[in-house]
Amino acid sequence: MTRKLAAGNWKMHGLKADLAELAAICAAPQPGCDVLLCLPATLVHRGVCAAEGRIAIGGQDCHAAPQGAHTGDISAAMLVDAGASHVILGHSERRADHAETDAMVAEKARAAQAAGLMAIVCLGETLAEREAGHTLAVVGRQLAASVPEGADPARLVVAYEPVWAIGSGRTPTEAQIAEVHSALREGLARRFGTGAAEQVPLLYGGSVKPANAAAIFALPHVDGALVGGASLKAADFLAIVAALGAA
Ligand SMILES: O=C(CO)COP(=O)(O)O
Repeated sequence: MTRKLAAGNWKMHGLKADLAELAAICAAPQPGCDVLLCLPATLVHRGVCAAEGRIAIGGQDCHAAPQGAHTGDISAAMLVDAGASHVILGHSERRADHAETDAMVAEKARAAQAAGLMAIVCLGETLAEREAGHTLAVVGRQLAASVPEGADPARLVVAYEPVWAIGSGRTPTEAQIAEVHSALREGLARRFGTGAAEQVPLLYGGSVKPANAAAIFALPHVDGALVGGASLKAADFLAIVAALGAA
C-alpha cells in the first residue's frame, strides 16, 4: 500500500517566529501518515533542528546543476546538507514566475534524486485547458516530460495541482480529481510497471482545507495532499493530517 503523505508548502511565507507553528505541528501525535513541511530555504535548517525528526522537512526548488556560478540558486546537495529529505519541483508558480519547462523540471528531478532527495513533481492544468477538455492530455504530457528518464520511482512523489484551484478556494469535483489521479497512476504504471507505480504517492493540491480534506482523501489513488495556505497554521494543517490519517 502506498504510504500516505500530508505535505505543506509554505511558499514565500515564514520567518523564524513562524516556526512556532511547526513546533505545534510536531507536538501533536501523527498516526497513520507521513508529515512533511516544505519551508522557504532560509528556514530549512532551523526547521530540521526544530522538528527533531518528528516530521520531514523539504525545500521548494533546487537547481539542476550540482554546484556552480548560479547566483541565488540552491543545489539539491545544499538541501540535503541542511537536512531536507524532499524537494518540490515544477510547482505551477515556478513554471509561471520562472518560465520553468517540463524539461527543466525533469533535470531538477534528476539532480534531486541523485542527491538523495525525494522529488515531488508538480503538474496540473490551467482553467483554460480544463474548459477546453484538455486536462488529461496536459497532465499526461507533464508527467511524461517532467519525470526524467531513469527516474527512481521509489524517490518520486507526484502532486496534481490544478492551477485554477491554487489559492482560489475552488476545487475540482471529486470525480474530476479521481479521473486525473487514475490517469496519473496508469501513466506511472506504463513507465515503471504496476508494482512500482503503486508505491508512488499521488498528492492532490489546490485549496485543500480541513472542511474538504476527508472527502478528497476518500478518493481512489489520492495518497495525500500538498497544502499551501492551510499549512501555515498548525490547527488547520493538523486537521488535514488527522483526516488523512483516518482515511
Ligand atoms: O499550491 C499549493 C500547494 O503547493 C496549494 O496552495 P493552496 O492550498 O493555498 O491552494
